[in-house]
Amino acid sequence: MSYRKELRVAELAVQRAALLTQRVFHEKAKGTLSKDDKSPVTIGDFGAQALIIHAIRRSFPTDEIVGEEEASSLRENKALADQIWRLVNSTKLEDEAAEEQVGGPIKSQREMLQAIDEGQSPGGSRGRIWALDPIDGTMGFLRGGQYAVCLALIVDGHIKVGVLACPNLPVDDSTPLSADVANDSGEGRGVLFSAVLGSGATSRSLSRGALEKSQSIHMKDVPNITHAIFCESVEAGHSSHSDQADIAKKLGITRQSVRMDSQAKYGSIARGAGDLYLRLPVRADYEEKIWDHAAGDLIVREAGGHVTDVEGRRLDFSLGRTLKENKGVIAAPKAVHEHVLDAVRSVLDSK
Ligand SMILES: Nc1ncnc2c1ncn2[C@@H]1O[C@H](COP(=O)(O)O)[C@@H](OP(=O)(O)O)[C@H]1O
Ligand SMILES: [Mg+2]
Ligand SMILES: [Mg+2]
Ligand SMILES: [Mg+2]
Repeated sequence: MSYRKELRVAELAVQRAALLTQRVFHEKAKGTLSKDDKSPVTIGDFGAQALIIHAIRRSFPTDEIVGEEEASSLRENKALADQIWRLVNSTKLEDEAAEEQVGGPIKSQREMLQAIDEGQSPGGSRGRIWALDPIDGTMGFLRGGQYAVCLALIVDGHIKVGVLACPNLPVDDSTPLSADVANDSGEGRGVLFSAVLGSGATSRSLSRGALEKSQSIHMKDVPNITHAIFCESVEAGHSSHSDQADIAKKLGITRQSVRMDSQAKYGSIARGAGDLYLRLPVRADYEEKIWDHAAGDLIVREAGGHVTDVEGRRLDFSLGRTLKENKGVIAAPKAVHEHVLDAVRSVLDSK
């Protein structure tokens, strides 16, 4: 199957949602709430989830959706719901045909809240399931750092399509990886990464209008691992900086890691701006969420990479809303992955 229509709808839906998040990114007040697990959610997360689910529903009404957010807190907070509605109602793609392909406008605030709540699928190993992270790296989004709008289609437990918008990454694939983020104008920034299983991975500029022509992306060869550039989360609570530093040392890597939020890490290594992505668990009981990895996993694999957990197992997206059988993430070019994994094992065994 080519998944041509799925890819098109996903790219346009993510592009439109990214336009909404960019507007919020430049506002001081981002309407932040604290969820039950104490993590933040903003009007940008809610608005982007509404727009993307609306687009999926229009084209693929019987598909299931595993989305990170839900609307219960908004039903008790009219002011915030009004604010999100104003954003959603005024975010459109410039290209009329494209706007039509993502279902046109949402009709009412009620419909918007319903859309947000349609991301409650339990996931699983059967049928067509979209994994949606409307803003990945919300902490980065709030800090003025990297973030990503992420969407993937999983069919019978396997990822077929992955799309990532990274509004604050440089457009140019060859820009050296750095922890620097958006300059004030945002000029030269904004990338849309895509992949379809078996068809490779691409990047293009994240435009406002019709989608630009994309180019193929590939992971870089790493002839000498000691020169590898590795990236990791900014948040120390999301992955173990100290284990990651030990692994880098074991590999003979002397360069400082590049810390960035969100699946921008997967996109960055897929296009060869960086080489490795290490995500060592901090807490043994944390289950990674499928929406935090689905799009990035496929994009890296289609660009010539291998993605596993710390024990070398492929990430298993067929078990529900979380990666319950995996611990952590190790993403690297195929040729060096086993070598990196040996270093991971040796550091974890010595603890
Ligand atoms: N203890 C933990 N371990 C690993 N990931 C965690 C975590 N707590 C939260 N996260 C996830 O880390 C994601 C951000 O990843 P990163 O650190 O690479 O930027 C968050 O996504 P959201 O920002 O979409 O909530 C959240 O789902
Ligand atoms: Mg979150
Ligand atoms: Mg996330
Ligand atoms: Mg999120």
